[in-house]
Amino acid sequence: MSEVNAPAQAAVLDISDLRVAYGERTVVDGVGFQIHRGEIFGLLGPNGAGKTSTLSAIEGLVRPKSGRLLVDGIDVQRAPLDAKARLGVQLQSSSFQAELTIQEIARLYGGLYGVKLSRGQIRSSMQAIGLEQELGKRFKQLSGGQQQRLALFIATVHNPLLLLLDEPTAGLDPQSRRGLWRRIEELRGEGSSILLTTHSMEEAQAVCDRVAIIDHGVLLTIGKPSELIDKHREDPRVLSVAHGAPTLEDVFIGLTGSEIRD
Ligand SMILES: Nc1ncnc2c1ncn2[C@@H]1O[C@H](COP(=O)(O)OP(=O)(O)OP(=O)(O)O)[C@@H](O)[C@H]1O
Repeated sequence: MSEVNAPAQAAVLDISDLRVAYGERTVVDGVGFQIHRGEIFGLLGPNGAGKTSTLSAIEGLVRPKSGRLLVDGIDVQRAPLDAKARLGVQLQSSSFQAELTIQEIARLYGGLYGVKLSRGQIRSSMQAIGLEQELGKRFKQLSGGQQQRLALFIATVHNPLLLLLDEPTAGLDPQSRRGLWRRIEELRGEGSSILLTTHSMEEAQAVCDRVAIIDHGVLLTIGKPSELIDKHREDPRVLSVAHGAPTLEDVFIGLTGSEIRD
C-alpha cells in the first residue's frame, strides 16, 4: 500500500519515540502520543519543555534525531509534501506583511495554498470572524486579537485535517480568547483535529479533549484533564502545592516542579 493511501482508521497524528536535538542537546526525548479525528489536544509544559520543538518536527521545520511521525498515516520524513498538505499551521507569533491589507493577505495566502478566493468569499469569511469592517485595513493597523483571527483563518483556508496552533491565545484579552476558543471548537465540529500548546490550564480544561504534560523533553502524563486530576490527586508532589482540592494547575506544578524556567 502506498503511504498516501493510508488506512482510513489511522490516527490523524501518530508520534512515536520522537527525539529532537539542537547540536549535542536533546530537547525532545522519546515523546509519543496519538491524536484522533475531531479531537482538540493540548500540549502543556513549562518554558523550554520542548513543545515548540515537537510542533516544529511535525511541521518538518526541524529534522528529528529519531522517531516516527505520521500525519494521517503519512510519514512526515518520507513524504513531507503529502504530510504538509494535510496540515494547517499557526506559529507562535504569526506575522504577515505589515503593509498588505486583509483582502490582499487572504488572496495571497489562499493562492499559496491553492485556494482561489473571490471577493465575495473573502467578504463572507471575514464576516464570520468579525473582520468585515476591516477588509481594507493594513495588517499593521489591526489589533492583536484581529491579527490572531486573521492568522487562524489563513492557517485553515485549505481545510486542513490537522491544525497546529502554538500558543494561539497568548496576549489576547478574555473576549478575544473566548472568540478563538469558539472558532477552534467550530473547526473541530467541521472535522479538523487540533494540536495546541498553551500555558493556560483554564484554556486546557475549557477546550482540550485530552492533554499531555511534557517537561525536559519527556512526556510525563496524558489523558483528559479530569482524568489527570483523578490520576495524580494523591501524588505527594501535587498535594504539597494544592490549596484545597487539586486542580489541573496543581497537577502541572506538582509534576514539573515550582522552579522558574528561563
Ligand atoms: N533553534 C534552536 N537552537 C538551539 N536551541 C533551541 C532552538 N529552539 C529551541 N531551543 C531550545 O530547546 C529547548 C526547548 O525549546 P522549545 O521552544 O521547544 O520549548 P517550549 O516548550 O516551546 O517553550 P516555551 O513555552 O518557552 O515556548 C529550549 O531550551 C530552547 O532554548
